[in-house]
Amino acid sequence: MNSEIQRRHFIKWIGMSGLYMTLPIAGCIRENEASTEVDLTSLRNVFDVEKLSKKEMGEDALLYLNDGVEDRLTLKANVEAYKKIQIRARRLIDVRNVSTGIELFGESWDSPLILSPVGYQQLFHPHGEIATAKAAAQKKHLMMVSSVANHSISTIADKTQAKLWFQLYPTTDRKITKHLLQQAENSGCKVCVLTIDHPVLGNREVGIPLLRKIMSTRKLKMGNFEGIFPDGIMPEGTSVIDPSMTWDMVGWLKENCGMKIILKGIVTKEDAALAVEYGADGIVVSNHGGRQLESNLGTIECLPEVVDEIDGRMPVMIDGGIRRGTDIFKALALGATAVCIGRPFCWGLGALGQQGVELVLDILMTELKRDMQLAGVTSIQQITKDYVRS
Ligand SMILES: Cc1cc2nc3c(=O)[nH]c(=O)nc-3n(C[C@H](O)[C@H](O)[C@H](O)COP(=O)(O)O)c2cc1C
Ligand SMILES: CCCCC(=O)C(=O)O
Repeated sequence: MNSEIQRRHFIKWIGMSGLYMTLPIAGCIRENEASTEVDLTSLRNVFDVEKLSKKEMGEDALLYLNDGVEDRLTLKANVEAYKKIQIRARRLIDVRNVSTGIELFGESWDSPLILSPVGYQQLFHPHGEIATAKAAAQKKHLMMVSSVANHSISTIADKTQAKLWFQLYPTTDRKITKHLLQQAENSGCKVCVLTIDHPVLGNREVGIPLLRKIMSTRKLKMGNFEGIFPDGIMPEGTSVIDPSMTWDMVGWLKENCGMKIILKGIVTKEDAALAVEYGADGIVVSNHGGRQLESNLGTIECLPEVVDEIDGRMPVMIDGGIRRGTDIFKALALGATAVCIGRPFCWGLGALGQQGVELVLDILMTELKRDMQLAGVTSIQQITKDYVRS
């Protein structure tokens, strides 16, 4: 790998004094979209891409990306739980033609694989969310744009053909929240994904001291806030983390925007029932990739009780720990309508920019399609719980 490129990586993080949140900010310089020295055929799976990202990305960016809380129990559980589930394959089925298409809110998608919202993507590559969105558009995947993206959703919508959903951290000031919602709707976004596992910041023992150390060294813009504050920085006393938020927020969102509302972060049947009661339109079973509460079950272990409770009344998606086509298969078998990935596409972004994100999406979709053929199914709808044993 080009050590010059590596040497010239530098990452700056910034926290805003007076805020509950901390903002990692990019100052990462790299001239090339992709290193010409990389033989793409040597990148056989997402773990190979992860290894490459470790060479290409700055240390601080890697710490932020791969961080979990405390003893990493939730982080590990997300990945390990998939290994406890086995696939029950059927034989002698014509699997020459396989469709990976799904329907979500009346729209058809070529793939059940979605890009989870990930903040501050310029930390991983100078083109940040633009590179990710171009890759998502090229490979026809839906992308969820984080509230704390370095590029605003309107810029991403203008510069790319990607289909976007907007992830909302509501902020403690509802005037700002309304602005964020309007911006997303004006950008053609039809779905708002409210993150509900983040009432306070998780105990990221590695990441937070690092953030504090580099705090207030430099200010760099947060795309979605540029429309409200010229420098993209929220005033002191305002935070994207709102510990006072309750279930009433779903109704408030419905009154204040025309988007469908998905709740990201549900891990129990009790909350699945409340999601229905309060009028949500969908759920993402998620524990924030093991970055919030420690000692959670793996998300795939939470999925069945949520799916049972919802009983087909709304789409149930899942993220956390998906690293293989078989993981996608297992999640679909256990009732997920679609699945989302966070870190894997960021490894691609950090390793090779847009090309790396496309590569990760290709790898996972190729694996999924082959796994479907080997298991004897030709459509996503055929993947039911009869195809797994846990
Ligand atoms: C670096 C990083 C930043 C993230 N930023 C956000 C965010 O801004 N909003 C959000 O709802 N979730 C965020 N998440 C959580 C992801 O959306 C997703 O739930 C998680 O990454 C899934 O787990 P996986 O990384 O194992 O695929 C972030 C995750 C990572 C790794
Ligand atoms: C204040 C939120 C930061 C982005 C995020 O959600 C994460 O790092 O996990």
